[in-house]
Parts: sequence; structure tokens; C-alpha cells
Amino acid sequence: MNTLKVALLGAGNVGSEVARILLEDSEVLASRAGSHLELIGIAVRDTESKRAEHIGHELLTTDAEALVDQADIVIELIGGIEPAGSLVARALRRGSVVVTGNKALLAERGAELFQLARDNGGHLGFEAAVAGAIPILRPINESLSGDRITKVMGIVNGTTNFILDAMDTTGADFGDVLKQAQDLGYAEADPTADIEGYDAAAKAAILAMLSFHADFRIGDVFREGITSITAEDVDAAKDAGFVIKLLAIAERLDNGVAMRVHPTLIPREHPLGAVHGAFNAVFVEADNAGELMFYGQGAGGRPTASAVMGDLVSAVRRLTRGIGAAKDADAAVEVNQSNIKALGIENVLTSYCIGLTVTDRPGVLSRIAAIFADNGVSIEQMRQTRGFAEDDQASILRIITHRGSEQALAKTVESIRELDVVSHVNSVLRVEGN
Ligand SMILES: NC(=O)C1=CN([C@@H]2O[C@H](COP(=O)(O)OP(=O)(O)OC[C@H]3O[C@@H](n4cnc5c(N)ncnc54)[C@H](O)[C@@H]3O)[C@@H](O)[C@H]2O)C=CC1
Ligand SMILES: N[C@@H](CC=O)C(=O)O
Ligand code: NA
Repeated sequence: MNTLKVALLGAGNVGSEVARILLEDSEVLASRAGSHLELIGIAVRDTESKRAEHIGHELLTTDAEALVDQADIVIELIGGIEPAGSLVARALRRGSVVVTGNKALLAERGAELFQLARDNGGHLGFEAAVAGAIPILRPINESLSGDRITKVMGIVNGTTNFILDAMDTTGADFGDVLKQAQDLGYAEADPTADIEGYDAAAKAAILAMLSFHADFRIGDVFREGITSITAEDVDAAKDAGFVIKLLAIAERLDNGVAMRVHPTLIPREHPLGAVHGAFNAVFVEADNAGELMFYGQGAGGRPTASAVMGDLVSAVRRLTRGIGAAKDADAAVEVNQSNIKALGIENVLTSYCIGLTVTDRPGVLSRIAAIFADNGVSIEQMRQTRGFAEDDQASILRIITHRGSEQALAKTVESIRELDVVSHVNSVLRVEGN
């Protein structure tokens, strides 16, 4: 049996688990892959760090470039655009197998890196980049390659699901739960990427690239995070039979693909309503397959390392069988097959749940209803959720609309905001699955 040299870049939450598996399970991995996998080094920023100590100093180096140049296989788990991007490109130019979990990088430079892999007979595996342990990218790219995908919708960020779930089930405070998510290894190095929706937007772009075979980027994705979600929003959603989830949606419309990430009200009985903690779930709709659902652990070092190892073993199997990665049509990612355009959110159909504080006097409801009618938006539910004593003159209204164009809904909210009887627009959240 031959031996292939593996370089690991980064020894954080995921990298340290990958190192552990490579060292502990080396015999099983060799029998599955058909080659011994020798971990020749681990590039870290600081060889004296606590985590590095845990792994063992003899493998550690701060010279990532030299390590890449000695390896047959490079596993990039540093994260971020640079130096990760240059190191991945360097390895691909050498024709190496590269495995990464770096969605931020792929959502900026995916097309270029896939091309580099093709041009140099290398291979780029990135199943870990979307929804952690869940096999979702290879099913889309390979199993569904004979079908036409129309929509992908799911919970793809474990940190925000963990936070929203805790707010919903225990009424926990946002800040405390974020700290727990960080301690559990779910959050990005800068958790702004999670809570402001950038991580989910990168994943939406990658899902859309593979589903619609076009070079989409994170900048094509409409994005709203969860930082403006309050305990009151969570309670109001509960009261109406909904739960708030951060959803990533990429859908095929008549003239292109619309990609969006935003907090969304989901009926509690919807399958996505039952996704708790850092779990993720993704629905895929295709013309012939119909609706598919993928569910599992979407974040955390160990589950994510499982996806990394899966990419690694399957790429090595092909190498061992002498199948050059460039000739491996199954594994090739084609993102330039279609001229399909990225569309703005104004093109999508959705429904809104609008919370308003209004002056409690006769005629208010009809003035509000008239604005909806003027914009062609129909109301599914209008409910006065709390009334005060007459002289307090304020009540809270919750309005859920039928599906309408995002443009018309946004215009409706703008006009309502200007009404003198509306003292405050408390929240505007989109609704799906109702
Ligand atoms: N933590 C998770 O649940 C998941 C993470 N990912 C992705 O996996 C990658 C790694 O994530 P984590 O392990 O959570 O991050 P982390 O922040 O825990 O680890 C990154 C490691 O890279 C090291 N590093 C930074 N710059 C370096 C450099 N110039 N040279 C060598 N090492 C350097 C850091 O010291 C750190 O140990 C990221 O791309 C992340 O988005 C993907 C799926 C899930
Ligand atoms: N920070 C990410 C990690 C996995 O991709 C998340 O919380 O989902
Ligand atoms: Na995955």
C-alpha cells in the first residue's frame, strides 16, 4: 500500500478533530482509502498555544507554504479569505487534493478555485463548508445532477439556530447563548459572521452555485441577521403558533435565481420548526425527485471533521484507483454552464408578519387595511394582541399577509409607517411554510 502525505492547515475546533481522527483511526482510514495517510505537519499561527500543546509539538509549524509544498493532500481549516485562499490556490496549482470547510472563501472565489483544480488535475472537496456533517453538497452535485433543482431552503447556521432555539425554549438572553455557542465550537472566529447572516449567506451562494450551475457569490445574496430579534418577537411568534428561524433560501424564478437569508416565521408544526440546537436541515425541491430533506449536526468540530474525512477518503480512493481528479466527472463542479442571473429580493413572493403599536380609536383598522388594499396585498390575519385602558389609547396589532410580491409588501410597510395613527412598527418578519 502506498503512502500519501497529508498537510493540515489550522488546528482549531475542526482542525484539532481532524488531526485526532487522522492519528487515532489511521488503520481504518488506510483500509477505506487504499493508501496510508501520513499526517506530515500541522500549520498553526502559534506553536506554543494551549490547543497546539494538546496535539503534540512535533507536528506543528508556522510555515504553512513549505508544508503545502511537501504534501499530496492539503486540508485547509484556517478559515477566512487570506492566507487560506493563497494556500488553497498554491496546493491546487501543484495538482494536490484539497479539502476545505471554508465557505467564506468558496463564496468569494469558488469558481476560480474549481477551475484551478480542473486545470491542474487537482481536486477540491468542500462538503464541510455547508451544514457541517450533513451530506448535502455531493447529493446536489452528483445524485441530483440528472434533475432540475427549483428551490433549496434550510437552516444552515448552527450558531443562530442554537441562539434562537434557546430564546424560544428557555427565554434565554441573546448574549449568554452566543457565548455558549462559541464555547461549544459552533461559532465562526468572528461570530458577527453568524449572527449577522454572512455565514448563512455564503452557504446560500454555494448551494445556489451547485444547484443552478452558475457563478454566484455572497454579494448576490440578500442578507438580514438575527441581532434585531427581541424576546418580544420570539414571544409574539410563539403566541401566533410560529417559531423564528434564520433561513437561507435559493429559488429559481422565471428570469433568474433569488438568494436570501433572513429571520423567518415558520409554523411550529413545520419540519424546520422542529430543528433544535445547532442542528441544521435543508429542503431541496427538484422537478423529478420532488421534495427532499437533509438533517443533522450543522456545526461543531467533531461533526464537521466527519464531512472533511468523507471528502478526504473519497478523493484518495479515486487517486488510489488511478482516476485523475481532472477526469473525474462526478466530482467536478461546474459553475459556468449557465448564464442564469442573480435576482434581487424584490423579485420574490413572500408573506409578512407585521407588528404595530397603533392609536386605539375608531377607524384605525380600516385606514391600515386600505393601505394593504392600495398595494394589492391581501391580509390573512389581523389581530389586536393587546388592548390597554381607553385613556392609554394604544393597542398592538399583528397582521399576517397572504403571499405577495416583496416589493408590494415593502411599500405597504413604508406607507403604514407614515400613518399618524401608527406610533411604532415593532417588527416586520417574513413568513414561510404557512
Ligand atoms: N466550527 C464549525 O462548526 C465549523 C467550521 N467550519 C469552517 O472550518 C474552518 C475552521 O473553523 P474552526 O475550526 O471553527 O475555526 P477556529 O478559529 O477554531 O480555527 C482556525 C485555526 O486556524 C489557525 N490559523 C489562523 N490563521 C492561521 C495561519 N495563518 N496559519 C496557520 N493557522 C492559522 C487559528 O490559530 C485556529 O487555530 C472555517 O473555515 C470555518 O468556517 C465549517 C463548518 C463548521
Ligand atoms: N459557524 C458555523 C459553523 C458551521 O458552518 C455555524 O454556526 O453553522
Ligand atoms: Na455538509
